[in-house]
Amino acid sequence: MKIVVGSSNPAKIRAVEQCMPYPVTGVEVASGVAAQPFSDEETKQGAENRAKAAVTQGAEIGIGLEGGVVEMQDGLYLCNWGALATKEGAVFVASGAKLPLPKEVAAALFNGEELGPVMDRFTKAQGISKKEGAIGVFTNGVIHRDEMFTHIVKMLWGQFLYHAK
Ligand SMILES: O=P(O)(O)OP(=O)(O)OP(=O)(O)OC[C@H]1O[C@@H](n2cnc3c(O)ncnc32)[C@H](O)[C@@H]1O
Ligand SMILES: [Mg+2]
Repeated sequence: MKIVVGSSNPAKIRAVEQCMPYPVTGVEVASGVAAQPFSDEETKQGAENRAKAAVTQGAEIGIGLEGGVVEMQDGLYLCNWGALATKEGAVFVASGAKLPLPKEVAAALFNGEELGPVMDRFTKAQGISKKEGAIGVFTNGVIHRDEMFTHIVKMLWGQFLYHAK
């Protein structure tokens, strides 16, 4: 079984490698949504689009993982979605962790900036989105972006297995 992840982001590819008992490759595909999704709906759509594009790359299973933000009454939250598409056309979805973003970070996003570069500026580091992620920074390293995505991948894989019975 060949599995393709619709991204070249190492944090996403690592998450899938850690959960799937098959070879995993990453291919950059279009998410079909804004670079910075701004709702659960848009973030989920991005994950589905990535999964469907990934499965066309000669794979049995395509996985799409998408990070976004969602506005709640008390501020802006990080949100995460994943999708698994089979070459037969089935699609499974699952959502992951949410966590409030500091006011300064939220303000930059409302100004049209993307979270990745904002996090790099906020932490004076580089490539945060490919490493621990915003979730790693704001949990003091207790949970990193790849581990957070593993929960989503497990929910996708588990649903696939349940429906394959
Ligand atoms: O190459 P791709 O797969 O697009 O990976 P990405 O890091 O851009 O990830 P997303 O498109 O899923 O995320 C949308 C934006 O939010 C950023 N982002 C999402 N979650 C993040 C996190 O935990 N830490 C830092 N940036 C994050 C990300 O860098 C993008 O700017
Ligand atoms: Mg992106």
